Amino acid sequence: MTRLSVNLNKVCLLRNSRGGNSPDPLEAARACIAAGAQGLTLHPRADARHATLEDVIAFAGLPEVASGTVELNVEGDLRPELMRCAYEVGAHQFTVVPVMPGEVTSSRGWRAYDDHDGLAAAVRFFNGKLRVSVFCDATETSVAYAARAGADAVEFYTGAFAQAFGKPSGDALLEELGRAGDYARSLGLRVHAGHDLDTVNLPACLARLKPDEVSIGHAIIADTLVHGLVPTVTRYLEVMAGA
Ligand SMILES: CC(=O)[C@@H](O)[C@H](O)COP(=O)(O)O
Ligand SMILES: NCC(=O)COP(=O)(O)O
Repeated sequence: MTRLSVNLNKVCLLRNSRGGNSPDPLEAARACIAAGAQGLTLHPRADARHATLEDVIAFAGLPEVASGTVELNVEGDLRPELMRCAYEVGAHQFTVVPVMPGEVTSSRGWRAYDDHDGLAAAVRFFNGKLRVSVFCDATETSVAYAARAGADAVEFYTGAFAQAFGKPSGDALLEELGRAGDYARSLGLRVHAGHDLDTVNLPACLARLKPDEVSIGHAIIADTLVHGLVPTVTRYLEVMAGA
C-alpha cells in the first residue's frame, strides 16, 4: 500500500502572506492526520517563502509524529542548518532535492553536475537515524547516483509526467518512471514519487510505479480551497486505495 505524505508548503505560503499565523499549518497538519494521511512533508527553502525551520520543529512536536505513527519528511537542499534541524527534531526522512537559485519550484532530479560529495556526506551525517531519499529523474543514471551515495530511497520527479498526462508522451514518461522504479528496487532502494500529482494522474502513476510513498502538496491544497482539507485528503486516500 502506498503511503500518502501531505506537503503543507502552500499552507505556510498563505500564512506568510499576512505575517501572522493564519492559516495555521499545525492545524492543517492535524486535519491531514485526522483524515488518515500517513505522512507530512515540508520543504523549507533558503528564502523561507513558505515552510520554515520553526514549522519543522512544530510538526515534529505533534504527538503522532513524535510517536512515529505519522512520518515527518523534510525536503530540501544540503544546507547545514536544514539538515541539522531535521536530525535534531527527529524527522523520519530527509529528501535531498536539487534546488536551483531563483527557481519557482522543483523541476528535475539529481544529475551529474550536482554535489555528489555533499550527498554522500549527508548520508553519513544522518547515519541511519533518518531515512535519506534523493529526488531523482526517471533514469538509471540518476538512480545510480543516489545508490552510490548510500541513500535509502529515491523520489522520482513526476512533474513532466503530470504535465504530459493524457497524451502519448505521458504514457512514454510513465513507462520511463516504471522502468527506473524497477531499477531502483533492484538496487534495494525504496521508491517514492512526487510533484504535480493529483487525483487524475495518480491512479496511473500508482499502477505502474507502485511507489512506497507519494508526497502531494499543491493539488491537495488547490482542491482543499473548494472541497475542504479533510474531504480532500480522504478523497486522495480513496483514490489510492482503489488504484
Ligand atoms: C521536491 C518537490 O517536488 C516538491 O517538494 C517541491 O519542491 C515543492 O516545493 P514548492 O512548494 O516550493 O514548489
Ligand atoms: N515531493 C513532492 C512534494 O512534496 C509535493 O509536490 P507538489 O504536489 O506540491 O507538486
